[in-house]
Amino acid sequence: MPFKTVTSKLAAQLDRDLMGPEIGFTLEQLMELAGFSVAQAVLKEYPLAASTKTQVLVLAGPGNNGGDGLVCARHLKLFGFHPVVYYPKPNSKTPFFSRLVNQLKFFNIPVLNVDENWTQFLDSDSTVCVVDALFGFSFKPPVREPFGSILQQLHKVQDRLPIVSVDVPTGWDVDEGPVEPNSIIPKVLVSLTVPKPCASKIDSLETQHYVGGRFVPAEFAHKYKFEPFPYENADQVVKLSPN
Ligand SMILES: NC(=O)C1=CN([C@@H]2O[C@H](COP(=O)(O)OP(=O)(O)OC[C@H]3O[C@@H](n4cnc5c(N)ncnc54)[C@H](O)[C@@H]3O)[C@@H](O)[C@H]2O)[C@@H](O)CC1
Ligand SMILES: [K+]
Repeated sequence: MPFKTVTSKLAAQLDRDLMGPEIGFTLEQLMELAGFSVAQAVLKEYPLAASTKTQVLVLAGPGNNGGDGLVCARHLKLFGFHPVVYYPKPNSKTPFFSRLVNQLKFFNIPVLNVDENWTQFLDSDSTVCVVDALFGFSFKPPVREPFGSILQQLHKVQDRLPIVSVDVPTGWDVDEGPVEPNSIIPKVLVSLTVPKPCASKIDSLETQHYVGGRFVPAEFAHKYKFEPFPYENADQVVKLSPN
């Protein structure tokens, strides 16, 4: 399905617009829907009935992309998966993020800190996939530590362990795509609200492309020059390619 994209700059403006005084969404609301949609994409790609594996490693970054990952982990648990979250640089700017972490503890979801051994979950036979919620549309290469090492580890395992990237494959330039050598190639990309330009660089033979974050009416989409996506029923994601 052909799709329009919005640049990183326009995506940030779209976000501000949604959360501005006129429309009035809160970040919490949008993040809940974003994380919920990513969990739905994981369930669609890796249905629980098709495998005995249930563990999902969620890598959460310091910004809002990471917040989507924290929410996603909670929904994955509700769906029947066993998520484990690696959160090396917790967001301390707003108390909302520590509340999301408390909710994970309430759900008995392990949250590993920077010093803990997260790579064991890359090697575990029980792991279904890795959710890459490290960076989204505000990422500016080159990547700083500890995230560079994390990406190297992901690159090493990506042929045997699928990566599900949230909004933007981490390490890719949001507008240009995979500009760094050894960029990760996700098996699934879940663009949020509307794909960013880097999504047009994915190879549909390698990467299943979904859009999620179902929170704008048609008029708003038209303002940002894209068509609303053909979500079915109560689905929070729609597959764009291959279809
Ligand atoms: N309207 C939408 O589509 C929504 C988007 N949300 C999510 O919010 C994301 C954007 O969130 P943010 O603006 O917080 O940004 P990101 O989460 O993309 O990243 C910002 C963080 O990354 C760090 N960073 C940037 N470049 C780096 C580098 N080279 N090395 C190491 N650290 C680096 C920054 O210091 C900052 O802490 C979207 O991609 C999406 O996942 C949702 O949470 C809410 C709704
Ligand atoms: K990401």
